Amino acid sequence: MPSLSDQPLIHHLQQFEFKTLPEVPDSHAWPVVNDHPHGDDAVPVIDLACPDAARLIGQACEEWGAFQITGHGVPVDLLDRLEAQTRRLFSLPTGQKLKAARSPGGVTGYGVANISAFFSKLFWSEGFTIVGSPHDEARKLWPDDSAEFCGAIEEYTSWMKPLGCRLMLLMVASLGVSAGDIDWPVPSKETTHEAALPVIQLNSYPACPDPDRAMGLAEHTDSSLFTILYQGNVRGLQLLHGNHPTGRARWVTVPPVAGALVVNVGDLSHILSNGRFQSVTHRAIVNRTQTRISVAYFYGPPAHFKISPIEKLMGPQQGPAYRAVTWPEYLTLKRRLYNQALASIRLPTEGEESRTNTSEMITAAYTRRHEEAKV
Ligand SMILES: C=C1C[C@]23C[C@@]1(O)CC[C@H]2[C@@]12CCC[C@@](C)(C(=O)O1)[C@H]2[C@@H]3C(=O)O
Ligand SMILES: O=C(O)CCC(=O)C(=O)O
Ligand SMILES: [Fe+2]
Repeated sequence: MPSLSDQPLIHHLQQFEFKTLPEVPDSHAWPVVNDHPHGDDAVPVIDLACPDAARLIGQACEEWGAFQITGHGVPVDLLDRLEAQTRRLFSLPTGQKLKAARSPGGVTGYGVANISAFFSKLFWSEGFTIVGSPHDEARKLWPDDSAEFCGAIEEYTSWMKPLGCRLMLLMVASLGVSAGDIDWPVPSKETTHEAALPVIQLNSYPACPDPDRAMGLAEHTDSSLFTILYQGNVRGLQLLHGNHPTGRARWVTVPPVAGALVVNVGDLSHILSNGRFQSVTHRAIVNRTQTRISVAYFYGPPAHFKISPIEKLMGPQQGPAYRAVTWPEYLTLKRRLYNQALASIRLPTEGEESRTNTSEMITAAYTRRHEEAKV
C-alpha cells in the first residue's frame, strides 16, 4: 500500500476540468473498475415510523452495515435545494473553486478525498468539506452571494442533528442496551445540540466518457459512528456485501429511492458494538451521461469523547476487541493508515494473547539454548 509521503502534491492541487476531457487520461485510468460480480440482493429500506424500526435497524447494521431510511421527516423541498446548491457549487469555474482549495493536511474546503493519497490513480470526482459553519468557506467561493448556499447547508444540518440522535438511540436500543447503560452521551434533550461539530462532505462525480475505467471514490469505510447520505436520483453508490450464498463478497448498488436517505455504519459504531455492527465498505462509481452528486453527513461523538466497546456487550468469553479512541484520534489514524486503521487499535483476544506469550517463551528458550551451546 502506498504511503502518504510517497504521493506528489498534485493530489491536493490538481485541476478538475472533467467536462473538457474527451477521454479518461492515464492519470485517472484505473485497471478495471467493474470487476466484481454484482449482486441483486437489496440493502434494507426501513421506515422510521415503523414500530419495529429498532430491530430492523439492528439487523441491517449486523448484516449489511447499511440501510436506507424513509419516514425521516426531512422535507423534500429542502433536499431539492441542497442538491441545487451542491450542483451550483461544482458548476463554478475551476479557478473560483480553487479559491477555497483545501490546504495540504487541511480538512475544510475544495479538493479530493483524503484517501486519494493511497492510490496511484486519481478519482473522477471533486469534493467540498464543511466542518461546523459553512460561512467562511462559502465566502471564498461567492464573496457577495453565499446566503442561499449557507441557508441550505444550515437548514439541512438542523435536520441532521436530531435525526442523527434518533438513529443513534435506535441503534443502541437494537443492541439491547439502554442509553443510560453507556458512557456515550446518547444525546438527551439537554445535550442534543452540544454534540460534535457537524461534518458535511459534498461530492460531485461528473459524467465520464469511459465509466468502466474511472473510479468516482475508491472503496473505504467511513470513520464516523454512521454517515447519513443523500444521493439524489442518480445511481453510483455500491456496498460490498459479504453475506452471499457463494461466500464471496459482492458489490451491490444502492438504488436511489425517492426521498430516502442512506445510512452507512462507520468504524466507530463497529468499535462501540464490539464488532457486532459492520462498518460497510463502499465506493462510488460514475456513469457516461449524468453528473451525480451526493451529500454525506458524518455523525460522530464530541471531540473529547472516547469511544470504546460497550461494557454490557462483553461476557466472560468476550473481552473488548478494540481500545478506546476519540473521533479526532481515529481520523488521524485513518488518514495515516487508510484501511488498516481499525486493525491498528484491535486488542488481542485471550487466545491470541496466550499464543503471543507462548511464542515469546519459545523464542526466549531457543535463544537461551543457542547462547548456551555457543559457550
Ligand atoms: C470527518 C471526516 C470524515 C472523512 C474525513 C473528514 O475529516 C472529512 C471527509 C471525510 C471523507 C469523505 C470521503 C471518504 C473518507 C474516508 C475521506 O477520505 O474523506 C472520509 C473521511 C473518513 O470517514 O475518515
Ligand atoms: O457518493 C457516494 O455515494 C458516497 C460518498 C461517500 O462514501 C463519502 O462521502 O464518504
Ligand atoms: Fe464514505
